[in-house]
Amino acid sequence: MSNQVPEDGTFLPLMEEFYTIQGEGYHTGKAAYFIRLGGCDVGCHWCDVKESWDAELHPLTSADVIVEHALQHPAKTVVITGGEPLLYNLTYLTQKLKEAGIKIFLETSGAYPLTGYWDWICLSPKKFKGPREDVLSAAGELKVIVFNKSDFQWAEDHAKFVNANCKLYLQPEWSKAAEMTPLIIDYVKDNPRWEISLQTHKYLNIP
Ligand SMILES: C[S@@+](CC[C@H](N)C(=O)[O-])C[C@H]1O[C@@H](n2cnc3c(N)ncnc32)[C@H](O)[C@@H]1O
Ligand SMILES: Nc1nc2[nH]cc(C(=O)O)c2c(=O)[nH]1
Ligand code: SF4
Ligand SMILES: [Mg+2]
Repeated sequence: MSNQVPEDGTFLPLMEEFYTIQGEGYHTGKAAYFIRLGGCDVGCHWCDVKESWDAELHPLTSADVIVEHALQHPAKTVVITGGEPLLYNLTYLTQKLKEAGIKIFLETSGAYPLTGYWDWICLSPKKFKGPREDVLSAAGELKVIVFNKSDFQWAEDHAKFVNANCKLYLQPEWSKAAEMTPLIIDYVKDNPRWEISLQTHKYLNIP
C-alpha cells in the first residue's frame, strides 16, 4: 500500500491540508493547520474519512513543502492526522516543523510504532487493531470512541495502560451520537475522571 513512500520520511502521501479549529479532545477550540496523511488499514467500520484509507490515491508530497504551507497561517500549531499517520516515519517532518517553531499535535490509533517529536499525542485506540505500548505510555490524552455500550468497559481496560496524568475522554461515534451522548453524560457524572469530547467542528459546520 505505502511501498513507494521513502523510509526517511522526506516525502509523505498527503490527502489534504486545511486551516481550521481543533474540534475534538484536550485542545478543542484552538486554531491549527491540519495535515492529513493518506493510508490506513485499521478498518473502523464507522470511520468518518474512509477516503483516506488507500495511500496510493494521495500524492507523495515533500515534507519541506508541507512545512512551508504550515508557516503561512497565524496559528503556529499543526495537527498531524490521517489516515493513520504513524504508518510513516514522522521524524523528518516533525523535526522540520519544530525547527520552524511550530507546536505539533498527533491524532493516532496507536497501531504503529511511534516516531517523531510531539508536543501532544491524542491516542484514540481501536478494537480493530489495538494500540501499541509505546504509544499508550506517551499519550497526553486517551480519546475512546463510543459506538455501543460495551465501549465503556473497553475504555476502562485501556485507561489502565496510560500514564497517571493522561486525560481521559469519551467521544460519541457521530452516527450514534443521539443515542450514545446521553449514556456518556451519565457515565462521566458517575466516573468523573472521564470527560466528554464532542466533534464540535461537525456542529459548527467547519472542516
Ligand atoms: C479519522 S481519525 C485519523 C487519526 C487516526 N487514524 C485515529 O483514528 O486516531 C481522527 C479522529 O477521528 C475519530 N473518528 C473517526 N471517525 C469517527 C466517527 N465516526 N465518530 C467519532 N469520531 C470519529 C478517530 O477516533 C480519531 O480520534
Ligand atoms: N476541526 C477538526 N478537528 C479535528 N480533530 C481531529 C480531526 C481528525 O480528523 O483527525 C479533526 C477534523 O477533521 N477537523
Ligand atoms: S484508525 Fe482512524 S483513519 Fe483508520 S479507519 Fe480508524 S478512524 Fe479511520
Ligand atoms: Mg476528522
